[in-house]
Amino acid sequence: MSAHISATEGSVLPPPNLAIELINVRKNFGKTEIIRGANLHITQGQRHALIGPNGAGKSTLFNLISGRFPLDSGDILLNGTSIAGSKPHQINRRGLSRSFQITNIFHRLSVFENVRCALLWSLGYGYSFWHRLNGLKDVNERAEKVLEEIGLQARRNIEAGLLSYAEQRALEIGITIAGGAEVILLDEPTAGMSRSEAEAAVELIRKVTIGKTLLMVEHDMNVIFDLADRVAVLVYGEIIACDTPDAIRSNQQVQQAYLGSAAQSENSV
Ligand SMILES: Nc1ncnc2c1ncn2[C@@H]1O[C@H](COP(=O)(O)OP(=O)(O)OP(=O)(O)O)[C@@H](O)[C@H]1O
Repeated sequence: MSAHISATEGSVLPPPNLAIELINVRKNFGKTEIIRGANLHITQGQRHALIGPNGAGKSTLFNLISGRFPLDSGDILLNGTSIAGSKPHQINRRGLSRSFQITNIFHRLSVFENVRCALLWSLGYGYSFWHRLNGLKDVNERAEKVLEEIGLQARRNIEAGLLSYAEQRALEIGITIAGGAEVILLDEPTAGMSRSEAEAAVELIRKVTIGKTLLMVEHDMNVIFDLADRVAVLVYGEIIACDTPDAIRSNQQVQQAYLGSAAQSENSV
């Protein structure tokens, strides 16, 4: 990456430390191009929202970054090193963790066991091994700390399937952060929530991502303005803009891209 010239003539700033770099990323499903040369730079420690019309390719991009889908071409760097071709667990162990649009918890396990299971997976232990690890003190302590962070300590012993929807989403965030990843991907963390639930979720996400890098797919402008330092706009598989929330809201090209999206609600983009 090249150094860039600052506004003060003559002084050269060092390049920012990038947590995630997408370089001309392409992905086809069959003959259909879904991601069409996406480029994106996410600075370490920033919170980014990824927005775009339905079907723009947001989940696909998450699947590419987290290693669930292989790239067709281009490159993805995590903290400066290519992760193209790496498996999801390898990428996780290099410090990137993601949540899913559909909740990804084990409904029959207790809330505590869900967090502990995620923690052990991120440490490289299989589920069967985890059964024999009830006494693993550090892991249990870390799991308790995560429960405290997500406000579910009082619910630790109940089956996760019995939690309310908002609590399940909080547990999913706990599962995502359990391993201590520095780069967090959240897919629509406030989808389906009431306004007050979404506000609580924003506070939780803010708290658990302090000092970390966050990339989240989000539609709710209230959430985006509350939480995001930058907003990246994906339209037909290309990032057409990446800027502050204010700049994105007044960006003509972004506005045009959303015209005709009649299904979008008043508070959504
Ligand atoms: N595994 C797959 N096989 C074939 N096509 C797929 C696959 N996954 C996604 N697609 C297609 O890729 C396109 C982009 O889908 P994707 O889910 O990434 O969009 P999105 O921006 O996340 O949409 P939404 O906001 O509705 O969740 C869609 O046309 C979808 O049908």
